[in-house]
Amino acid sequence: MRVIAITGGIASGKSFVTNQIRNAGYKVIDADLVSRQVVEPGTHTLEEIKSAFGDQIISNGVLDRKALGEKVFSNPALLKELTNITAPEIRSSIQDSLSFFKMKGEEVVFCAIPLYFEQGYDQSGWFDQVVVVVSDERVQLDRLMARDGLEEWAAQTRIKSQMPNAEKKQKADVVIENNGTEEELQKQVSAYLQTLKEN
Ligand SMILES: CC(C)(COP(=O)(O)OP(=O)(O)OC[C@H]1O[C@@H](n2cnc3c(N)ncnc32)[C@H](O)[C@@H]1O)[C@@H](O)C(=O)NCCC(=O)NCCS
Ligand SMILES: Nc1ncnc2c1ncn2[C@@H]1O[C@H](COP(=O)(O)OP(=O)(O)OP(=O)(O)O)[C@@H](O)[C@H]1O
Repeated sequence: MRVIAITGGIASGKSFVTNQIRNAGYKVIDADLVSRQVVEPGTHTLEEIKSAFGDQIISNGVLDRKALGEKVFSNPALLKELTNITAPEIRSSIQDSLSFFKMKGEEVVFCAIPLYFEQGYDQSGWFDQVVVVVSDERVQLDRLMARDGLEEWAAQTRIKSQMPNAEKKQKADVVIENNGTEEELQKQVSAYLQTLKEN
């Protein structure tokens, strides 16, 4: 089974790319989705988060992601504390999904992991290729502010909590530049999928 990682900075266009790949018929494991599953009500991860961050980040028994995001993205120490709680759970769920798809005989599986490099997935030995989706800093900032309704300083803080795009590009096997229209992005992804079929 070939396992391909898709990563890139916040609001770089990973979701758009992974949706297209899923629509093309490939299996996609989505770490952002997994990060929601591991904190569902009743999980010990949610209990750990509650102990660390207080009751205010729980609303009707459910994690208030907006409130927690506001706390952690403005404080690197708290972000680290949260990541230390969630990362092992996310990692083991991804590993289970990969084993499942391998057992099912899938030939190619994609895995969208925002923190692929930051969390050391590049050292895991699980991946055959890494695709990095990037956009120029201004484009990334504008898209993030528009999508999440953030002020510029808050969007900057989120971007700065991750490895710089330039460094990610250097480590990539395939780079998808997303500075143009959605149509242009779609064409690049189609061209990439074509090369995958041929190799
Ligand atoms: C802080 C939380 C509650 C904010 O939730 P929210 O729904 O607003 O955002 P969402 O989860 O959709 O993430 C949006 C983007 O933020 C960035 N991001 C998320 N977590 C982190 C982190 N720990 N460090 C840096 N960037 C992060 C990623 O680019 C991600 O794609 C949430 O992101 C979270 O629980 N993060 C910790 C889990 C984690 O490490 N996720 C990344 C999986 S590799
Ligand atoms: N080529 C494009 N043209 C216009 N808007 C775009 C383009 N690509 C992405 N966007 C918009 O930019 C925002 C970020 O894109 P998307 O949500 O796909 O990024 P992401 O990398 O999945 O984000 P995150 O890291 O937060 O999960 C979205 O609002 C999306 O609609």
